[in-house]
Amino acid sequence: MKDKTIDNEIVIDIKDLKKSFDTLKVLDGIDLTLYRGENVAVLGRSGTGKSVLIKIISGLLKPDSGTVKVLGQEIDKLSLEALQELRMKIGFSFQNSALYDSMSVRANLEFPLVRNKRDLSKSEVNNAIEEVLHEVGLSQTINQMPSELSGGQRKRIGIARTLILKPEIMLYDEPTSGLDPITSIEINNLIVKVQQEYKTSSIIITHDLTCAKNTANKVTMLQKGRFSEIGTFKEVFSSDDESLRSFYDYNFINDK
Ligand SMILES: Nc1ncnc2c1ncn2[C@@H]1O[C@H](COP(=O)(O)OP(=O)(O)OP(=O)(O)O)[C@@H](O)[C@H]1O
Repeated sequence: MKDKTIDNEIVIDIKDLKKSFDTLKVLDGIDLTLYRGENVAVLGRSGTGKSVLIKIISGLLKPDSGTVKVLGQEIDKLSLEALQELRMKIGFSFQNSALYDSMSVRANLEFPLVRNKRDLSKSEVNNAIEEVLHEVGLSQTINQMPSELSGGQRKRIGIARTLILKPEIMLYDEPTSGLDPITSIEINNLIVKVQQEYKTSSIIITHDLTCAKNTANKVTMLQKGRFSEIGTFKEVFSSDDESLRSFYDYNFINDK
């Protein structure tokens, strides 16, 4: 999460984004600018619309109004083909890791590569698998099945499977949910390592303040369809805003 990795090229640009489901206003005027090399954490309580935001950024849901540009392209104006091409540049880390349980770790990593980059030789595929496994510190698991891995290891393999396509943007949906504090720290460290070594820009959706504090250059909180101020962890949580304060206090962080 070093600021010196950030440059001034905008990779995600969201302006006045609104999205409702029937009478439920979920996003009610969201603005966000994500720069290349930057990590932004979006905090928020359950049901505030964090997943809806990720789905709109990745083109799975259409906004009602506003603009969402990803790598310079307005996402809801793209043809299916162009959207698929753009999605190749975005890595998703899902809450449940989304590994194929019937495939070994090697096969899980090979699958996206072979499907998306058909011209790679066998040795290039093997090298790519070994490289990402090494990056996530799990080289020894190559022949194991997902069911033999811990929750934290599954999460890391999920991240490795995304990294193998060398994404420019990473979208992390609750990267530490369901993990113990020590394993959560390992995942937070991996998110920062990915940012530094792969020069990714990331949006990290979380309700874990420690995760936001340790992985993100900037944080914001989604509440009632809008973002609070976007700033450093310290700036945002020094605010007098009552709901920010209570979210902070509830998370029992004492070393602001
Ligand atoms: N496709 C949909 N149709 C109707 N309502 C939806 C749809 N998707 C999300 N919602 C509603 O939008 C609101 C926000 O949902 P969302 O999944 O984005 O919350 P979240 O902040 O990600 O919550 P959590 O932290 O629990 O995952 C919820 O009230 C949800 O029921």
